Amino acid sequence: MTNVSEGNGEQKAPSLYEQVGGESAVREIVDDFYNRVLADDTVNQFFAHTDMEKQRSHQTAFISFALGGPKEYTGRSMEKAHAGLNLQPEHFDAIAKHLGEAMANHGVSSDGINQALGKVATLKSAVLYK
Ligand code: HEM
Repeated sequence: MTNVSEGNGEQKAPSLYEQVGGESAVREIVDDFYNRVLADDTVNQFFAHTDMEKQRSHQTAFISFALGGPKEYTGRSMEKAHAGLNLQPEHFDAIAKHLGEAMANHGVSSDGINQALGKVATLKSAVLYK
């Protein structure tokens, strides 16, 4: 198993994705996150040559992974997707901050935000310094 979503073998408490309000809520969080990332000079230069469609797919993959949503990402590995960017911890932290703020802005609880940021942190070593 190499995909980034978790198995869902048994019935359990609603996922963060469901708690947040499902697809339409996630779309709004993605839009908000996207605007924050592109307005931030710490990180927006990385996306300067990325087309809009890829940027959206990046933001959506990021949020879906963080929330444990149903969309499985089937693209390049995290290492390959970020190869040549030489991302540093400050870039990662900026992206995580925007995610937290976009979620807070859409009424996600601080527990929910911590859960999402914890999940994102598990990919840190896969994306940094590549
Ligand atoms: C948990 C952390 C992250 C996840 C899950 C993630 C996810 C992804 C995915 C799925 C892609 C491929 C998108 C595609 O090819 O359509 C990608 C590419 C990319 N990511 Fe991330 N990313 C993370 C962190 C970051 C950070 C911290 C930055 C920089 C600030 C960043 C910048 C980029 C850039 C510039 C691309 C290349 C887009 C292109 O091909 O032009 N990512 N990321």
